[in-house]
Amino acid sequence: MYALQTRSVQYPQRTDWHEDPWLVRVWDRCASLLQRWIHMRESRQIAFVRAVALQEARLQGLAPDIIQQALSDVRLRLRREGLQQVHLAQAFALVRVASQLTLGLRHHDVQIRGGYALVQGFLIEMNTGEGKTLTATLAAAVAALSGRQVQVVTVNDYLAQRDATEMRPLYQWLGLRTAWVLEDASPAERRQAYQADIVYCTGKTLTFDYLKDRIALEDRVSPLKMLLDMYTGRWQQQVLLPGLQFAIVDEVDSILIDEARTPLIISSQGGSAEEDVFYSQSIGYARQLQQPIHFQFGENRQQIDLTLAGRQLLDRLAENAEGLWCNRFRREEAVLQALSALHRFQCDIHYIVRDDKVLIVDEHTGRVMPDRSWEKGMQQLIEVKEGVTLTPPRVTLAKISFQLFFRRFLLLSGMSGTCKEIAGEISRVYNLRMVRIPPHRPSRRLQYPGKTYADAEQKWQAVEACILACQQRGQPVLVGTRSILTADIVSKRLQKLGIEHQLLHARQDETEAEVIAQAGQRGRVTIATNMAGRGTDIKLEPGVAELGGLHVLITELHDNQRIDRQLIGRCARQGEPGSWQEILSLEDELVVNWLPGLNRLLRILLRTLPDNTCVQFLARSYYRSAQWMLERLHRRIRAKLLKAEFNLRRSLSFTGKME
Ligand SMILES: Nc1ncnc2c1ncn2[C@@H]1O[C@H](COP(=O)(O)OP(=O)(O)OP(=O)(O)O)[C@@H](O)[C@H]1O
Repeated sequence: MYALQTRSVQYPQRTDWHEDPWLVRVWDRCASLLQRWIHMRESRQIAFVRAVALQEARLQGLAPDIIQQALSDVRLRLRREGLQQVHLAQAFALVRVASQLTLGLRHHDVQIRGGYALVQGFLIEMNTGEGKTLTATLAAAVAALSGRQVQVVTVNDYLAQRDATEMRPLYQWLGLRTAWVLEDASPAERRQAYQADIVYCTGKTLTFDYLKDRIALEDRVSPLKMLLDMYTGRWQQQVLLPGLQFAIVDEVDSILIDEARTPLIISSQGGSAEEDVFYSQSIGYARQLQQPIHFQFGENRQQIDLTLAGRQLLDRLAENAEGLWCNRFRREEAVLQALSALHRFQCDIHYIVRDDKVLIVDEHTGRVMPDRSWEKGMQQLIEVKEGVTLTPPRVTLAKISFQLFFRRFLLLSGMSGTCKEIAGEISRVYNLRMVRIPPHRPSRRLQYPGKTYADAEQKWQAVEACILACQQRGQPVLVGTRSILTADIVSKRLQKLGIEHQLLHARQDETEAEVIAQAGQRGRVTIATNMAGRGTDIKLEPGVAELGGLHVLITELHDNQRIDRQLIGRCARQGEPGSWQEILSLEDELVVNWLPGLNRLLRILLRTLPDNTCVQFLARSYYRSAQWMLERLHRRIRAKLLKAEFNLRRSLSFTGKME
């Protein structure tokens, strides 16, 4: 069907770095549309499901050794003849049988359809809670049986380890080796894990390991040099990944879109001690500037500008200074960056301080990223601000964005519950076409009427009332917040009211599994950041479904609608009952600085006519417009980054370098 280079090539991956000419792009689009029409038509999918069911029926009642023989046969044929339709159906049937025997879960027909799309390099949209983890096993196992090394990419380490551990018995039964790679694994552990047939890891881990390989290989990418390295043992000692053959990306919108805004950088220690003094001075000067006299924020607090008075004060402050401070451009740039460190980056929102270290909190997953730091001196500036020990400055060795990295896979597929709005961008950037997979059972998710309040205090009172009502009914409730800071605020308020609750955020990450395990129990209140947003599977205690299942309470909207929808997706999974509701205020982080005049007007209206449907509609639309503007801004940043990377690659190819 399509040719994949496999282990005979030392480091299989796509070899071109460049942006395709527009004619090629149009051709690729037409080809992928045609491919989707041929392979992914409803009738074709249904025919495939029938073929799998037929093969499965043939396996029923057979002795274990005969099933094992069938497995060996299909493995051989897949290796020899590739992923042919006829072999696929038999292989899928074997994986289904293996799953039932080992996990007690039989793939639903819709999951067979999902797996069929994945193994052919499509992006599938399956509702949250429909069982994408199990769906991925079909494509991963079949590709691995055919000799490809597969990487299943998840959004965080917790999910990588959880999914690999839970699915391992199924793969083991099929004779496939499974492993997972965590962020803090040693190079030897990583190298060993990547040798497995199916590896679970995060996008960041995989991309960083690829960058490390590029640094290790330097110019030794020609087949001859690679072969030489293999015989001399240099290859085995240095290279981590087996190449980029087939990746299945879970939560594709988070990894390929949201996280694609920031390039991943490998750096080494560099810079000098004088830089520490420079950072302290920058923060010192920045602390003397006042808003709005000396500096002002741009739209959405994304940018800071000095006013004339600010520039003049800075000139006076730096009058007797030396070195870089004598250069006006440099000093203004340094102070602007220090102002960002002071006012844009906030403790318990963007980072936490733990053990004399500033640790970044991932805005998409709500998790701490222990080995990451901001670039261009921002890390040191924030460390000066927080009064912790300064980490030595670093210099960039290699850098790549997800957009460029994931295009390098020979075969790529993905899945998510929330990707229809970004399907166009994914198709443009990664040439991945979306296929919608229907739910196994109709959804029983209820939406309760939401409400927007003029100020935060009113909102929190309404949130408390809602939590109390749920608790009295015995219904578990998951309260979604945007940051650790807000989660702590809610927690303190509940403590005052004597409401027992659990916290799930980056400061409590060691109790994550325990908190999730209890979140579906009768009367349980869980306050969470984005950490509960993706992949989290909250199982309901017996009897809770009769009380209405889990209730998700959204107390603030995020930078994009998809993150909110993911949080909503924690309830009413697999056809169970569940409900959700939004309680917002116009003092929320997303809108507080958005069109300030309109914000003030709407707040007056909300105070005078809080229950008026029209006013509520206007407030909700205003909130959505802020979200929409941010989504647009982020889309532009991604497009700019990809363009810049293509240009960089083009100029490097002239000088003969790789990164
Ligand atoms: N075929 C099946 N039979 C029975 N239960 C299943 C089946 N497939 C999945 N499940 C169960 O459904 C629940 C949800 O699965 P999973 O977490 O993989 O969903 P998901 O689609 O990845 O959700 P999200 O989009 O939130 O990550 C799990 O408890 C899983 O065991």
